[in-house]
Amino acid sequence: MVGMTETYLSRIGNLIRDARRHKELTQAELAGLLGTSQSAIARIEQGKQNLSLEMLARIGESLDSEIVSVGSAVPQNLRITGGVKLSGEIDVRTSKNAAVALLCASLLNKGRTTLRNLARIEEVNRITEVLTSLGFKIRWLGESNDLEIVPPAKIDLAAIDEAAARRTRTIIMFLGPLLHRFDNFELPYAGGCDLGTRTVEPHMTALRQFGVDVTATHGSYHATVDASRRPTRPIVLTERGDTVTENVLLAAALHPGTTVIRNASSNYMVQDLCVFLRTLGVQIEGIGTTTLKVTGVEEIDMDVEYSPSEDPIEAMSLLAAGVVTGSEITIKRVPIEFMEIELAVLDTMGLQYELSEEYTSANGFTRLVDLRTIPGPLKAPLDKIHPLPFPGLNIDNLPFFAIIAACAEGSSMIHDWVYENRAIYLTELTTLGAKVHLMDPHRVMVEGPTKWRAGEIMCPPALRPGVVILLAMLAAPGVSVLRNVYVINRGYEDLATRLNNLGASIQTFRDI
Ligand SMILES: CC(=O)N[C@H]1[C@@H](OP(=O)(O)OP(=O)(O)OC[C@H]2O[C@@H](n3ccc(=O)[nH]c3=O)[C@H](O)[C@@H]2O)O[C@H](CO)[C@@H](O)[C@@H]1O
Ligand SMILES: C=C(OP(=O)(O)O)C(=O)O
Repeated sequence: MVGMTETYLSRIGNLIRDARRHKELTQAELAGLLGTSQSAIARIEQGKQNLSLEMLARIGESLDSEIVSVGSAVPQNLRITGGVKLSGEIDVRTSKNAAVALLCASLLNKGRTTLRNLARIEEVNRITEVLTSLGFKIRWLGESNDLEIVPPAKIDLAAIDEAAARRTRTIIMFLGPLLHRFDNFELPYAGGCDLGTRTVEPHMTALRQFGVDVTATHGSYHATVDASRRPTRPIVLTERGDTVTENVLLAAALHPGTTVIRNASSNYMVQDLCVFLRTLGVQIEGIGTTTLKVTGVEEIDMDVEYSPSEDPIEAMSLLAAGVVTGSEITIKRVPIEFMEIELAVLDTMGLQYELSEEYTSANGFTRLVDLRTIPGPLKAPLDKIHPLPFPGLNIDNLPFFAIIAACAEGSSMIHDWVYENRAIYLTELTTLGAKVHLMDPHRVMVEGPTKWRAGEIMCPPALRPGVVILLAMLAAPGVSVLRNVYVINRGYEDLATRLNNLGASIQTFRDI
């Protein structure tokens, strides 16, 4: 190993020396740019100095040369010193799931779309990459979290960044907007978290009424569109899914007639999308219900801004962080409508908390509160905990109940009927001392309370289970390591730093 590191360091040293000479800088001049000494540069170039990735990145910047690429190919890991109480306040960021819907909705607009206060997360990066490859001009406005999207005169689908597209499931929501632009097109298969098979059939069935026929071969969807076919009767969704509802909304937005969607999801991201579409001039009745009546427009060409609402799943994650570490923290900007059932279940488990008065999110629509956690003993609920489409306990919040159940006295049954694979990942918590028994692929029995212990775990390829493990590591005294956390970064902005601001001790590092 020592030998390998030496070779590696001297190879990097040579690269730095060559790049420096190419820029016609002396060692002293480069040292000046980096605020270090000439002798340090000499050691680096000889491969005799250990280098942090941050230093490498700074050297690369000074020399206008990426010495080593530290893109997503190099996994990011977290080292967590746990068993520390958290304190203070944290804001819930805006939601990943509204962000992806709004990014897809920007495909409808020929004008400029500015999305305010978007979470800077990998999922947003992937869709931004895809849109950029299609010809969109996209930029973050300065240091802010505001994203400006300017469409091209003509979308170049042949140039699509397939690698980025395949890393997200969201690509499926391009079908709704694109069916108005093309008679015939291809999209790469939807990817995303590995939660087992996730059907796209409901999307295909619903969009058929808009004249779309899709065949799937060789990793691509091939869509043909018969523009003379438009909905003549209500579109009844076969399941109350969030993205399928959004896909139909996106299709209906550019259909000048009226589309009725039945068994629509009324979940938070759908509500956000509806409010946004309204600002684009689309009429929508029934927001927050399971019947949406949409009257679209021929064309959308306006400069528009929108601020999506706060993420209820992040709110739940932060609440779980407070519970598992036995801490008093204040979680600000909690979208309360989408946490009520979760809190009602937690009430039965004996959770104590305080809620502030309500106030309104920047979208002018969603109701927010601040929530203060109050540490205390918890007990297992008498009934199983299971999710339902909204209004029900949110499907993505379910994994957080596993870790809260692990802190409670008694046995809790967690039933994840939705995903084929997700409950299985919860058994990773046993490495950290939890008693999690897999009854079948969908049900785990959790016995608490847990005496957490530190451990080293490869992050499961699924967002929420990944975060659940991270939170357990916060509770476990000692040093834990969570490897390859791309999936967490897919949905949470800078979670480590933000938890550190509450007193956690999480270091980010990479293996190279
Ligand atoms: C970008 C985005 O918004 N993603 C969310 C969205 O994904 P999305 O809308 O893509 O969810 P899926 O279509 O994959 O649905 C999730 C699973 O639930 C099943 N199902 C869903 C509804 C229903 O009434 N009956 C039923 O059986 C589906 O068959 C599937 O197995 O919804 C999921 C379920 O809330 C969330 O986990 C995702 O975070
Ligand atoms: C499953 C999730 O998201 P996605 O639909 O983006 O895979 C999630 O947010 O937990």
